[in-house]
Amino acid sequence: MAITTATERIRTIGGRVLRGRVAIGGAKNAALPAMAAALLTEEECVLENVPLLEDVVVMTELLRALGAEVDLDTERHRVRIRAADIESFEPPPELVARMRASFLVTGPLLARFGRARSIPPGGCQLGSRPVDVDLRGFRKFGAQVEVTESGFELRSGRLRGCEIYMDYPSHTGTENLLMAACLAQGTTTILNAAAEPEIVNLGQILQDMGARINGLGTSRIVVQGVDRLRGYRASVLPDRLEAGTLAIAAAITHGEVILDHVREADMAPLTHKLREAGAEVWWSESSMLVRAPGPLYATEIQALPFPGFPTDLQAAFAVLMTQAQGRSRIFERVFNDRLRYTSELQRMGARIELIDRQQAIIEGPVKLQGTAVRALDIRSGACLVLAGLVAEGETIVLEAHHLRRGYEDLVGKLAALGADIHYA
Ligand SMILES: CC(=O)N[C@H]1[C@@H](OP(=O)(O)OP(=O)(O)OC[C@H]2O[C@@H](n3ccc(=O)[nH]c3=O)[C@H](O)[C@@H]2O)O[C@H](CO)[C@@H](O)[C@@H]1O
Ligand SMILES: C=C(OP(=O)(O)O)C(=O)O
Repeated sequence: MAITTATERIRTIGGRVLRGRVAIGGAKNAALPAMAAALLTEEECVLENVPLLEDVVVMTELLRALGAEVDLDTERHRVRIRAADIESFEPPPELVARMRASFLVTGPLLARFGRARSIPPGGCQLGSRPVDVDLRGFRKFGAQVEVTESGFELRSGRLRGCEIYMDYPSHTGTENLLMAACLAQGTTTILNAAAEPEIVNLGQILQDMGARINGLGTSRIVVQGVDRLRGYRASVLPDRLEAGTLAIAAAITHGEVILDHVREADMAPLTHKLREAGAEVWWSESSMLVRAPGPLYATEIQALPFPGFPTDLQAAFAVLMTQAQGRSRIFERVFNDRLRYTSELQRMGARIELIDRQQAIIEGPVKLQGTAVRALDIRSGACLVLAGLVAEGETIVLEAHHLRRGYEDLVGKLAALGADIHYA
């Protein structure tokens, strides 16, 4: 698997009803921190259920550039990492610029080797995305943090356990500080921590490595530092965002789809909103059935940290709102510029009024019209693909390479459920 740079397009002819069964893969946002955590030990770490995504390839190359041995087995969806001999403490800027999770190597490097250097991380352009929470936390641990022209220079002796109050429950910030705390001397308490399932997954992997952590999944995480960590053998949790995208696809096409390998608790925010909008959701162990035989109704979503509605499904849910009867409302409370995709939906005929950069009103139902639209990032790309499923005629999603960062074969999975969709 190589990193793609070519501009790709996805073509869809709308109007097909999705039916069938699909297996959900491992979560990108859980696989990436788990890979970074391998830097905390010289022992081998083995991660299963790894999704084959561009971001996973980027993390593979980034860890190799630091000196780790990394074997990504694409047949088995498995990665083996051994970070015995680290040669560099500076991940290559061109890789750091590609995704937010690249910054997750700084916490482990600082905790184990006492040094790290990085440019600010890249990722989807969703408004302001600082790493202040991480830097303030590193300083609390006793590290020297120098902000240079190109980025950040971090140095420390052994980190000292401390109490950290996070001004915002940053997702990757919590992960970075949690990993660092595992090797700090003494007790660290992280207050106002984020509680996303991917963070809990990381915490459980760290526990498997010998870390002593309490309070995972709550806003108060307490870590008793240890002198060393061992390797792990773990599995990536199912991707609630892939599952959510396909669940919304089933609802808007008035189809009936079973999603296998999904965790009910992780899907609760979406399940509530789908039901409120008139879709049916049934659970049987780790399978989720979604069907929408009748009309869809207007609803409101507020994107918030977990267990709030996931911001990464906000754009996909907007497509459902275009198909729902009445006036729906979106309030994006996590990022300050994550509604830019609405202008692409408007080009397809969606009736959307932007109140400001974080609020939109959507009137439905509207028959969307296929046309050429542009993916701006991973989730806006998925949103436009979904819009194409219900649009009249042909939709071409330009710059569809963004989707490969976060979805393993979304096009193939939708086609297997009956969509008329292919790469062009
Ligand atoms: C790789 C990964 O896991 N990415 C996810 C992660 O991004 P990410 O970790 O970037 O999300 P954060 O929780 O850090 O950011 C959310 C909000 O917090 C603010 N903030 C963040 C850090 C900081 O120091 N100060 C501050 O104010 C940001 O400006 C933003 O408005 O969580 C997001 C929210 O669930 C998801 O959309 C991303 O898919
Ligand atoms: C925002 C995302 O990724 P990143 O944090 O890398 O930009 C995402 O997965 O939707």
